[in-house]
Amino acid sequence: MTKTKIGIIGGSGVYEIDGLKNATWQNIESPWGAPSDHVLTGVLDDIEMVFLPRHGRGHVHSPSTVPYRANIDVLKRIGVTDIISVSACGSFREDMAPGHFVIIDQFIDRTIAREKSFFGTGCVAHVSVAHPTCPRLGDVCETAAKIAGITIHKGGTYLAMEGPQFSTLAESKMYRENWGCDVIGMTNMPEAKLAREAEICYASVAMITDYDSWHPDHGAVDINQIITTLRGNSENARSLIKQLPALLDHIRTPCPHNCDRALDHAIMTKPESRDPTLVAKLDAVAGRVL
Ligand SMILES: CSC[C@H]1O[C@H](OP(=O)(O)O)[C@H](O)[C@@H]1O
Ligand SMILES: Nc1ncnc2[nH]cnc12
Repeated sequence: MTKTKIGIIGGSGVYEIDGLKNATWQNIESPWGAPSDHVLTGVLDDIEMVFLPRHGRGHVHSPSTVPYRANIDVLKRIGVTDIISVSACGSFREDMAPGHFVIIDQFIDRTIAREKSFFGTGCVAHVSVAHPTCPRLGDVCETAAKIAGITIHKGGTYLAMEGPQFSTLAESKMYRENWGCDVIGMTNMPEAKLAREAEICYASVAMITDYDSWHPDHGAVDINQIITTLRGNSENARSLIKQLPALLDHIRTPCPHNCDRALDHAIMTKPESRDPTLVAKLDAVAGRVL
């Protein structure tokens, strides 16, 4: 019997969550290095919650230097079954306006300077990310957002860029007009891929702060305007989180989309050819199949 334990990864503007019983900041060590920060653990209406600020309290890590592997590893290590990522993003669609939230279901990964896998030389694995987010968890987030009175769009493609600079006008137009992307951000990749490797259900709630640079009436991205919109979005994210416990099963049933069995048949390296040092580091992430 596995208890549901929700991990919240808070993006820009979301550095803590409130209402947790027995709230404690805990230092969890990882063989993948130091995570972004300590994790805030506690109980929200009988559901165990673990919160991790993606950029660290005080916003220390840039999108390229967020320790994505350590973050996912510590969440797995502490028993998180489902991760909800809340992230700021720009919009490529008129009808997805600043202040609206989007439940992401696809990504285009344009990041280039990040470690993207727990696996590698000495233990090679290939998981599917054809459907990189968990529909069951996404449905829960959608319902929670509706109850909280947030304008929510179900389904959207998130362009993950390296940053930290925002896009050029030509890039913004290409992502929107030629690639059919809906929103843009800098952090959900490789986070979603790593969650899949760690067999944790992952849902992404993208909170729109701006229209990137394509919109003729809005001009270039303005960080001051983003920060103002972020404040309201952050309040809404907290309201959404408060609705979650009532919508979740306390005892976890297997994911109907197989997120929690992603490593079945994924590891290619024969047991006798595996690197013991790497295998040891994979104890939390892949212990189920190693
Ligand atoms: C504050 S604007 C740019 C910054 O915000 C987003 O971060 P996160 O995804 O962690 O909310 C975006 O990806 C950029 O890192
Ligand atoms: N326009 C944008 N591009 C990339 N990341 C963002 N985060 C918030 N707005 C963004």
